[in-house]
Amino acid sequence: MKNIDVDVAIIGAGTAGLSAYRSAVAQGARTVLIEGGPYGTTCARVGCMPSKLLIAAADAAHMLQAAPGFGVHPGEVRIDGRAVMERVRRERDRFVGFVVDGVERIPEADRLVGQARFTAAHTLQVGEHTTVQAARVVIATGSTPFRLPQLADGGPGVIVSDDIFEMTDLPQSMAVIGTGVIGLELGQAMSRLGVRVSFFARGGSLAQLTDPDVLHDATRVLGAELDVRFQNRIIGASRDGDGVLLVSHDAAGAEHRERFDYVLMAAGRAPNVGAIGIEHTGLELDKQGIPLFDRRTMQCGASHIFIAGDADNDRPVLPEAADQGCIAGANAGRYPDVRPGLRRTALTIAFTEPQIATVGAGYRELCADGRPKFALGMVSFENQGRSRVMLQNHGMLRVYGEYGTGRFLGAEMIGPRAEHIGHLLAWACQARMTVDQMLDMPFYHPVVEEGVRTALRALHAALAKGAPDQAAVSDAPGV
Ligand SMILES: Cc1cc2nc3c(=O)[nH]c(=O)nc-3n(C[C@H](O)[C@H](O)[C@H](O)COP(=O)(O)OP(=O)(O)OC[C@H]3O[C@@H](n4cnc5c(N)ncnc54)[C@H](O)[C@@H]3O)c2cc1C
Ligand SMILES: NC(=O)c1ccc[n+]([C@@H]2O[C@H](COP(=O)([O-])OP(=O)(O)OC[C@H]3O[C@@H](n4cnc5c(N)ncnc54)[C@H](O)[C@@H]3O)[C@@H](O)[C@H]2O)c1
Repeated sequence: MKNIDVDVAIIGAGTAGLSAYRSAVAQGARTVLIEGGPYGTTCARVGCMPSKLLIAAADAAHMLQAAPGFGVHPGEVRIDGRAVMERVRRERDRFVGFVVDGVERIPEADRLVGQARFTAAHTLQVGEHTTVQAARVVIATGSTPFRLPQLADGGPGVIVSDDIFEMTDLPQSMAVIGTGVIGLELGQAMSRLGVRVSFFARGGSLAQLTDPDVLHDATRVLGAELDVRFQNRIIGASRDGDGVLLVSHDAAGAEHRERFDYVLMAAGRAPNVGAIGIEHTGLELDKQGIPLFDRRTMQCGASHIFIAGDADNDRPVLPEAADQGCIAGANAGRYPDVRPGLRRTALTIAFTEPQIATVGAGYRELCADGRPKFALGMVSFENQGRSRVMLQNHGMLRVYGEYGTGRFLGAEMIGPRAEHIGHLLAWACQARMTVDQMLDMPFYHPVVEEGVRTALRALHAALAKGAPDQAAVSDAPGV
């Protein structure tokens, strides 16, 4: 058994861990980065990048299918599933290659391979080969998909998102369990590529939406294209040849038995904190077993342990993993001089079509007990000029503002260009702009952003009334 002594040990070489490593080293700390799985990060190997590659292929297919709406007839659309998946894997491997090159530039003495677990608050056991004595530790272990116990007997056709990107061809059919971001992004892409896809939702939620009006519109818009079954219960699964026989109960309690080539479990992800010997750290844990931590410093209690990325379950998206890793690594490096780092305005984007975005404080958060009432403005994209020009006139945006100060608080939307509108609104939110200040900004013509202006004008009017009117505000189309 090898023994090493370091200032900082980082568990996990994903986005958060790599960012923490760079920040700890910049503080002059002798740092070791421990990885138990393949290098390359979840984002590049099985997350953001391969999923967007699949979606890009689906977008191409959809554009051809939508072309006749403009009077353009591209002829028969043929989707070569092998070629689609080959490009997804080839480009994915390229992205992973860049990450692995970066890891290989880290001095070998700073890298350890093996599963790490705490055996004491300052001691980590790595595999069966090394003991690390660490003055400080950063937990950056990521997350793993939930596996539904009801599907345990379904055989190899029951898969998680990681498995999609190893497929060499498109399947004929797929059931998607869960209508969160992963289920919707991957399921819609498969559907647009000609796969028969059915979504099974246990409740009525879609992606990250909490605003009931936007959720209602999203249900209508996505429901018009996709087979989404809400209020369903998954009862069990069994192997059926190469596929899976899925048993479910619908909203009325009736039993359904259907065969699919694959059943994709997209029912959420759990932070990887269960098998790292967290009980030996003495840290106070929440109900999910995640250490309590300060989200400005990423410090767990007043301890020498820091946490970052999906492992802490606070905004499990890539930009947050990078930011949190940076804060955790810098603080671990200069401990006990622990400082608050930059936490940005919350922003999420689901790359469905139409896209779904949330910015700043969401509707549910603003409705929480004890919060002051807020004003609302909205726009529907159904008649919004540029959206209609592009045949992308679906969805709606709701924006929220603070009475008294007139400050812009946040937004939720499904609609065209949501990835860009989300950024625009998030920047305004982080700059603490008022709705008046936002309306003073330039808006070109004809652009989807004119729809944003319509919603902001409605919000401005609601704020001017000064009354706690929470009803949706309708407004004229932004032509
Ligand atoms: C299908 C999919 C699509 C996504 N799309 C997007 C998107 O479009 N945009 C976006 O912002 N986010 C997206 N995400 C989320 C994003 O990928 C994650 O938030 C981000 O990758 C988390 O980074 P991380 O460093 O916390 O975890 P990871 O990159 O998973 O790193 C954790 C590392 O820790 C290692 N590890 C775990 N336990 C141990 C141990 N005991 N010892 C040693 N090593 C260990 C793991 O092997 C892993 O390498 C997506 C996720 C998925 C699954
Ligand atoms: N574009 C992006 O930024 C992006 C893309 C993919 C993933 N992600 C990240 O990955 C995280 C995980 O994504 P996810 O979609 O797995 O989780 P999620 O929490 O977004 O959604 C899980 C869904 O599964 C449903 N569900 C849970 N248990 C169920 C059951 N027993 N039966 C049926 N449905 C059930 C939930 O109601 C919910 O709709 C997201 O929170 C997000 O942060 C981000």
